Amino acid sequence: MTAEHFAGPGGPGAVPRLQVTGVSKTFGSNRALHEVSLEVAAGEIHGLIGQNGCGKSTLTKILTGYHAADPGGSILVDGRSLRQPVRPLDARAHGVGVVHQSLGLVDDRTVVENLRLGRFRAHGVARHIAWRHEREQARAVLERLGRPLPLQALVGSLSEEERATVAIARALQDTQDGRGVVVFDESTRSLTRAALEAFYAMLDDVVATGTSVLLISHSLEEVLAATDRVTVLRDGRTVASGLRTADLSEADLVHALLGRALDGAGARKPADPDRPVVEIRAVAGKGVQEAGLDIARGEIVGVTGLTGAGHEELPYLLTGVRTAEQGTVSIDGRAVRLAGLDCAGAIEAGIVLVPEGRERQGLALELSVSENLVLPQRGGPGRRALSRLDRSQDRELVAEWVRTLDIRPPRPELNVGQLSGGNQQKVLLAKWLATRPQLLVLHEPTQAVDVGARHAIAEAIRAAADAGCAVLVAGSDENELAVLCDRVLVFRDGRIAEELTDDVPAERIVQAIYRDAVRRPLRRSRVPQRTRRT
Ligand SMILES: Nc1ncnc2c1ncn2[C@@H]1O[C@H](COP(=O)(O)OP(=O)(O)OP(=O)(O)O)[C@@H](O)[C@H]1O
Repeated sequence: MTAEHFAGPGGPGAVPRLQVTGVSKTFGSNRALHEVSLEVAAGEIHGLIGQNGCGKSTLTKILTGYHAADPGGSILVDGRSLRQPVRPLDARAHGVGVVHQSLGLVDDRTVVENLRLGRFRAHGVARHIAWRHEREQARAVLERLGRPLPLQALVGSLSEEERATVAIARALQDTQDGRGVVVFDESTRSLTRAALEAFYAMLDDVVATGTSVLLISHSLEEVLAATDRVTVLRDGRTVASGLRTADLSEADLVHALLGRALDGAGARKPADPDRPVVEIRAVAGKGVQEAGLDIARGEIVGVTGLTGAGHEELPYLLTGVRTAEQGTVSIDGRAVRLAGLDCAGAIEAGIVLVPEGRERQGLALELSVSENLVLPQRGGPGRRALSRLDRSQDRELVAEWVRTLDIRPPRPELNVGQLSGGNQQKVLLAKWLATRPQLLVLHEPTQAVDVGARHAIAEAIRAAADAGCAVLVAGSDENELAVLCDRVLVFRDGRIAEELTDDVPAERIVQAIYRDAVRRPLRRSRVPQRTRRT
């Protein structure tokens, strides 16, 4: 596909808020960006999409001065050239603000501290922080966004919507009314559906100040609902620029992103109810009361519910990450008591967890892809020396998983920290699938991965089930559950309240989750051309 271009909402002749032209970036022998171009017009929310590892975060990091671009190329903000390599203070002075993945907030700090971190002004010989000044600045930016907040409240105590407000206001400080651009790098990943609605309303408010928005996202539903135009990167190149989202369907975006349509899921062997089951009994602990269920070998069971219903806690109680008050998991008749179980005990029993939040809970970022993949089998530092046969088996195993999950770049010697977010998620999944567990427990397994990789991950989970593993998937994405699961259990108030069997289409899952509540659309109306306050 050749790069396509459409005139932006700013109208012909209007100076774009952000104009990136011919920017490249090379890491060692890996060319992450090839002469990328991107134009964000005045008065718009612009989407940026692409497969895992296509260079979205690298571009953001070049804009903020974290990475230096290769020589050549230019970046203009409101028509003013941003000197390269970009210096962080210069990026701010030009009006480039960034909201990082999962909002990037420090929970045990106050609103004013989170807003002003990295900007504090110190005075006097003792270099005291001028708190009055900091509070004034914080108050001013919240007012600009039209959403005052208690400045001394701890961010961890705020509602999701308020936390999003802090993150957006922090980035907005780097822009002035009528200028600049705020980049959201997969910022909405941890927000619930209810908080998303408020989040999009805030994006409208940002654009109403005259500052534009660049929204990086893997959720095509979000891109269609929230953006005016979209630019698509593939393998580090711009393959479509400034497409009007009103003219596009999800299938169009998939095609632009992958360069092909998605294949349908292949048929799966039905689970064999006569084969021994995994029996989960009377599990109780944080957020869960007396949960019990059976999973046949080869079966994939989903657990879901509204936020706080208990389904998100179950994976951690079953795998020794969180201490359960009571409960057992029996595999082939051998019972494991959950009270007092730790992670090592769970792994020994064949129960493994692919957690949400890979950085904190799942991967050693400073170790290579190979080391991470073989860690559960071989142990960490201090393990016995490996024979030549062991090493060759490890190489085969690593090559197989890199291929199966299309881990990019396919270079097992790279540190996991050098991979893009979505590719890290694939390594995490592969690491535990490679142990050939008896019970595989997953929490939001396709979080942060692109639509193509989601497909590869679903296939790998199905293959594990077909090989005889019992699978439990906890998640909130009804489409993911509908594609993956044979059965779905819906939690309410810490208990399993409903079971959906046979065919479980996404609509049935949504109806069951929201039985007593109202599910609002992701966004009620899109206002393509916004009124500016200036
Ligand atoms: N610090 C680094 N050192 C070496 N290579 C890197 C580094 N950071 C990124 N890369 C490589 O650059 C390429 C682009 O990565 P980037 O994180 O920008 O992708 P992305 O589009 O943001 O992906 P995702 O959607 O998975 O977050 C990848 O091949 C990645 O491995």
